Parts: sequence; structure tokens; C-alpha cells
Amino acid sequence: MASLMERATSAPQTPGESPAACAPPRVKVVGVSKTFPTPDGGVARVIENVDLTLAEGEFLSIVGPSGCGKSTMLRLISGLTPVSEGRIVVAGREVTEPPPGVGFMFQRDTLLPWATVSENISIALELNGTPPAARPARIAELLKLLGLERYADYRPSAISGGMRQRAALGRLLAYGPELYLMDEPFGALDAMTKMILGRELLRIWSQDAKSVVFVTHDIEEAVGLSDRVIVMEGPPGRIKSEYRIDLPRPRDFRAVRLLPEFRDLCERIWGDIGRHSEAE
Ligand SMILES: Nc1ncnc2c1ncn2[C@@H]1O[C@H](COP(=O)(O)OP(=O)(O)OP(=O)(O)O)[C@@H](O)[C@H]1O
Repeated sequence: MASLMERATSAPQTPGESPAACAPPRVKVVGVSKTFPTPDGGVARVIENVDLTLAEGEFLSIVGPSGCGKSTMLRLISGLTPVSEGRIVVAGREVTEPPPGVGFMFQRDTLLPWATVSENISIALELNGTPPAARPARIAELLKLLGLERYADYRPSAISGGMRQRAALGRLLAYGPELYLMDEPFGALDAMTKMILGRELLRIWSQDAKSVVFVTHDIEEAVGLSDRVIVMEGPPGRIKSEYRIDLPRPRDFRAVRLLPEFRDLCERIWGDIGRHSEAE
């Protein structure tokens, strides 16, 4: 990650600009809008003219009030939902369907209920073409990394919510995407589990920095994890402001919260979202 931080400048950013604009971006969103049909036969404009760039290896969070279009933005980038206007390019190719090399993680885990924790991870390895002989070692490595060794043979229904999200993270890591799209992956968890998994995610990411778009309601989580935080407003969803998170790396997800700069960033972002909500 040092290279990303070195390339970054402290110049103020305008929405859509990446701090590592000199490298080819992992994601480029250009003039994207999205409409959905409404039940009364009308059309709802949910995303309005969004420009956004995600640099290679960058950790970007999107925050904003409920209903402003954060999840929709993620689904548009994922190719699961088609854009109405504009274009999205992932790894140099225009997105018309879910692109290769993209992994998802959602608020509720999507583990296969009939498979054990190990088997769930094994399926991801199978999907990414890992030879059968190499799978057991990788499964053991991931279970150890996520503290799930004792639960390898448990089905999802027999482990806690935090463990299920760990297993879901293990499956994502097993798949090994170049781009992680994470929609409130820790949103349903208690504060302590959230803290532990946030730390895990930072630790894993600092070893093998992949590009991440992370949607969350939790501003402290966004600031603690990210290189950059985007504040959306809406509907229709637009980018309201953008914050460069210049806190030191590697970061301790808990200790970083004690820095005055951390508090200052959180206050500014809260102020931004608060002003929007008050104006509604
Ligand atoms: N498939 C769909 N059909 C119609 N409307 C949709 C669809 N998906 C999303 N929307 C609308 O888009 C708007 C934005 O929803 P979205 O879930 O993206 O917001 P969000 O910012 O992620 O909200 P939250 O923080 O509450 O999860 C909402 O008004 C929602 O009703």
C-alpha cells in the first residue's frame, strides 16, 4: 500500500477524482444514471449522473443517508443491475454483465446452508480453478486466518452471525477477486464483532491490497478502513463530497480512533450527512 500512499497528494479533490489517477483505474464510472419503473407506471430516478474512479489497490467507502442509492451504485458496478445512462468500466472492459475477478459480500451472509464452513470455502476454490489437491491447504490457511478452525465442519445454521460473516469473508478470500464489492458486510453484527472483523479486514487488505468498494452506514468504520470516503446524497443519488483519508498505514482499526485527525474527519463527514438530512 505504500506505493498508493506515496502517489497520493494532499491537494483537495473534486468528486470523481482518484488519488492515484496516474495508474489505470480498477473501476471507472462515467456519467451514470439509473431509473427504475415505479408501481404506478412512472419512473424513479435513483442515481443521477455519477462519475467515480477507483484506483488499483484503493479502499473506497461510500456513506450517505438511507435510500440515497449506495447499494444501487454497488450493484451497477457489479454488473448485476444495468445502467440506464453512462458507462462503467472495470479493469478496462465495459460492464454489461458481472465481470470476472469481482467478489461480493453482503450484510447477510449468502453461505450455502447445506454445506459446512469448509465446503463453502472449497466451492469458491473450485470456482476459481484451484486444483483439488491444493484446496485442503488453502482451506486450512483461511480457517486459521479467520479463527474458524474449530468450526470447519459446522453448517452455517450452527455458528454465530459473526462466525458466518467470517466464513463469508473466507469464501471471498478463497475466490480471490481483484475487486471486492462489500455492501454493509458487518452491518448486522454487534459492535465488538464489527471491530474484530474490521481489524481482520484491514490486516488482510494490508498484506494483499485489492481494490475495495465498501458501502456502510458507519462513518467511523468507513474512515478507519478507507483511503477515501465518498458521501452520497439523494434521491436521486449523487456524489455530494469526497474525503481523502490520510491516516497512517498500516492502521490499527481500534487505535486509529484515538487520533484527533480521525475524530475531525468523522465530525466533518457527519456534518455533511447531517446537513443533508436536516435539509430534507
Ligand atoms: N430493483 C429496484 N426497483 C425499484 N426501485 C429500486 C430498486 N432497487 C433500489 N430501488 C430504489 O432505489 C433507491 C435507493 O436504494 P438503495 O438500496 O440503493 O439505497 P441505499 O442508500 O443503499 O439505502 P440503505 O442505506 O437504506 O440500504 C430506493 O428508493 C429504492 O427503493
